[in-house]
Amino acid sequence: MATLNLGSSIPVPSIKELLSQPLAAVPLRYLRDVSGDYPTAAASPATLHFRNMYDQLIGHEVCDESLKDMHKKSQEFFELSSEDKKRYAQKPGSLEGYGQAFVISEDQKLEWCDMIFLKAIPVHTRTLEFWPQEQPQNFREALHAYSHDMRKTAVSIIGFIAMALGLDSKEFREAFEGGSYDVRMNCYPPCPEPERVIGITSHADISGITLLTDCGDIPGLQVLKDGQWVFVEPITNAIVVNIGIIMEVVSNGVYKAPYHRAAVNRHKDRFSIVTFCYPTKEFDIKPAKELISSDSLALYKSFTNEEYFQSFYERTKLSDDGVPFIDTLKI
Ligand SMILES: O=C(O)CCC(=O)C(=O)O
Ligand SMILES: [Fe+2]
Repeated sequence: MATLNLGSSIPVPSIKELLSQPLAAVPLRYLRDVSGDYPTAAASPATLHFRNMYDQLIGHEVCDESLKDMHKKSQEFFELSSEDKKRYAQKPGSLEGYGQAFVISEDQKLEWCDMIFLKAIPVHTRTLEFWPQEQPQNFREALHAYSHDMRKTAVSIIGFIAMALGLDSKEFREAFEGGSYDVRMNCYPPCPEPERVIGITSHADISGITLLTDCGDIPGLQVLKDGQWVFVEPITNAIVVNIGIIMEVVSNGVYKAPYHRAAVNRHKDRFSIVTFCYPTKEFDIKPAKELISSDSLALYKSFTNEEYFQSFYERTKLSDDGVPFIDTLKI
């Protein structure tokens, strides 16, 4: 796939930096009407069909130690000094590294979240200059192991999803076995006015599926269910499985990519680790042919892998029309 020009994410202060000074009030750039934080058209309660797309997986094959190790390393990273973290700051033209995603204008509202985003699999796509080294000790080893654990989990879930849809499970497993895995570690520091800011604004993931682990027991993740934001209560060592837009398209809408967001709290840091799981670049993003017939027409357009991502990034850079990305994929 050709390299996409993602433009630059404009550097903004980290939340931890903001909080290192006494904060008289939350700066205006973070304040918003959180109750109105819905995507427009697609999320009207009438058109939402929540089908348990945000399930928590327990009894998975990933050992608790591996999860705990990565949680610890991620937390230690955010606890480094600003100077140390900035060694891994995002650079123009890349979304990888430490910072905030998709800050494209000086007046854009900001999220109450510090994050580091890293491509982890395939191994040759890693940009090691953004991978913390020395401190936290063994961060790279932990992320290597964690991302492979997430791939194993994703492949097995995708196999079950394909089976449930009556599709070729082997083909799907192979597509995700050879696919890409991007990891985003989030830190949501406490906020004096949590009800007036948002950790991550409402969105549906563009992945095939997303696997999220909470590094503690502090609720923050919310999913839109019947027009209401509902907290997904963390369960120790569970993996939250979220359907992404790719699987919504491939399943021709049988599975829906749910809108979700992250709320913040007044008292404690919350940490989460999110793995976005994608199929191989050869995998087209289109309703599976087995699901299409004269009685069941395709509801989504067909894209090559490259067209799909191009269209997402173009919209992110250029468009502020409030139309959710998924709606632009529908026929
Ligand atoms: O941290 C969370 O609870 C949500 C994160 C998320 O949705 C994302 O990074 O895409
Ligand atoms: Fe997400």
